[in-house]
Amino acid sequence: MSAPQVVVHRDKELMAKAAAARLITKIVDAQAARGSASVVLTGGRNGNGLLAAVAEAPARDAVDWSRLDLWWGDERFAPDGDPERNHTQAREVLLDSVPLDPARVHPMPPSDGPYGNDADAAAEAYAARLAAAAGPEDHGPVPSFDVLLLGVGPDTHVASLFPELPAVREQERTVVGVHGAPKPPPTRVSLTLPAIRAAREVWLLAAGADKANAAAMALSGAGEVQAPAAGARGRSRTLWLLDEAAAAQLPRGLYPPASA
Ligand SMILES: O=C1O[C@H](COP(=O)(O)O)[C@@H](O)[C@H](O)[C@H]1O
Repeated sequence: MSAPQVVVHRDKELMAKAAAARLITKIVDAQAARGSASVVLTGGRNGNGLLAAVAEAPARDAVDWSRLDLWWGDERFAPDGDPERNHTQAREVLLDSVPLDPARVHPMPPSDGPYGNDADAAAEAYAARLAAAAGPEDHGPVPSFDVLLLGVGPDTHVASLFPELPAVREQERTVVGVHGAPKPPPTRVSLTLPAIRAAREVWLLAAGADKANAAAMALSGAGEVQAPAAGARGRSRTLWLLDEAAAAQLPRGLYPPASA
């Protein structure tokens, strides 16, 4: 697992644009090297800000959208099309405006889908879908995603792994149902830390003063049960993308002070 690297941008708008440029380049490079790319999307303000910046970037046309696999790191367990769903929000800001191959878009099941209102069954089905997509070159029952995006919550949650809840302690399963989440809605589906760590690169996004304490805690040696963001690491790279407000409480020396 890789050690975290920190990049700080002036504000959240610049952070979103720079992360979008980074993501486009990463997808284009992966497609050139292996023919296709895979990205795990996140919800939340920063995740949607990044997708909106991709939508506005002229370089988005350099991506072959038909050779991109999209997965989700977590989902709010709600009916298909519900405005709270991360899938619905991603469609609105980017996905409906690019020529994706629908067979390569893998949203987590909704609460009115084939598994009904059973978030645990939905999680099991998503784990099976991931396992079916993993090849012999992968390191277990999850594909080696090129980039896995994670918004960091003010309480240090990532995906739907909240501090101290059973999901963050899960070591065997790759996807779990989450019950009693402190942030609404209480029922969710989430990748677990072992699944997140299958990614080549994990990028954590945090902008705004309300994320400053979370970033400082996760980057200062907190345990992953108390601070789930601390346990989110990529095999090759773990990148924290922050704005100055979110970086305000980081220990000195954690990143070069003069980043753009
Ligand atoms: O509920 C969720 O929250 C996190 C962080 O959201 P933010 O609005 O504080 O940036 C998000 O990354 C996660 O996917 C989502 O379901």
